[in-house]
Amino acid sequence: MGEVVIVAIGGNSLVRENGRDGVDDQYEAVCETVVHIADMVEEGYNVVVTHGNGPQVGFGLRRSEIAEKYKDMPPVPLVNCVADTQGGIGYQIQQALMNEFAKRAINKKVATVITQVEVSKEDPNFKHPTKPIGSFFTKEQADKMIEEHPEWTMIEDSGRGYRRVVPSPKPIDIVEKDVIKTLIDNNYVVIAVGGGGIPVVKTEHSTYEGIDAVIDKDFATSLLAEQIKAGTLVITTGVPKVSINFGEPDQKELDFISVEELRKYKEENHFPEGSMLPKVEASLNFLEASGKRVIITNPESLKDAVNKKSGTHIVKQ
Ligand SMILES: Nc1ncnc2c1ncn2[C@@H]1O[C@H](COP(=O)(O)OP(=O)(O)O)[C@@H](O)[C@H]1O
Ligand SMILES: NC(=O)OP(=O)(O)O
Repeated sequence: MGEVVIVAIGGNSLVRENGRDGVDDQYEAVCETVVHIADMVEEGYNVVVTHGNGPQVGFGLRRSEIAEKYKDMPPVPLVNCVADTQGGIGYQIQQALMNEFAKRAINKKVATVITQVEVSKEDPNFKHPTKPIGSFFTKEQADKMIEEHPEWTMIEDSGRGYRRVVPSPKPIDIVEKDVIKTLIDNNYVVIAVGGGGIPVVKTEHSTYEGIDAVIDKDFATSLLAEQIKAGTLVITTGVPKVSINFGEPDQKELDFISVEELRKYKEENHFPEGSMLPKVEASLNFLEASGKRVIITNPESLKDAVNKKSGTHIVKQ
């Protein structure tokens, strides 16, 4: 069996029109992304797919809030909005991959696993929201939104505009890890931990219950990679490479870098919270645990990146 490679698809990379995209537009973006995943499968990699949901879970929560405002419908809790995005995006990736495999006569089955991810109720991140969700707003729009919704917290997101943020506890355990491993061992391309996984806490009776939050999919993906012993973690996002001095005149893209160098750049604050920082921290966690290499790139560079011709590669010395 080929090397197990986990590929994380960024939620923003599936949205182009800042909240104006329809379901069909997202499916189109999914179809473009799966072409590159199928290329990797054709090359013999044993691929596991995870995905984000930052924009989508924000759209879902907003729909629920607007419906509630007009007293039409009871609200959908955030944890259920996460579950909805996991099913909705998972369905699109699953169908697009199956169709792409059929077109190329690739002998692989596909399954999406509804994945719960355990977090701690005591996680300090519940008191300090950092996970950007939903649309991007201008400063004027953001000020107006805060006036209308004083309970919201909004932040500036990497020079792209203002976004609402929600709590993002750190993942402790992937509840369905054994099911995921069994499917991988049985020739399935598995789609798992969608949207970072559905956040759950363990009760004193050892049962699980959902909790309102959005787990960062990069942290959940790196934990899954560790738990199923994947060698390579690939994080796809909106840029082909990670940069230092991002957005500045002296911006510099990184090609091959060591764990030590990446840690140094992180300490020098080159990576903003809520966008590039979680990817960098998730990469460091994975490499410091069991991982061999991490690649950060955009979906269209996937095939070149795994063949070391593109992307940012973080390697152990
Ligand atoms: N140092 C950096 N290097 C590259 N991109 C950066 C950096 N800092 C911020 N970014 C921005 O962060 C984005 C990735 O974060 P985000 O869009 O939130 O992730 P996701 O693709 O998982 O949804 C990139 O597309 C880029 O616009
Ligand atoms: N849940 C999550 O991390 O989503 P994004 O990758 O879309 O930010």
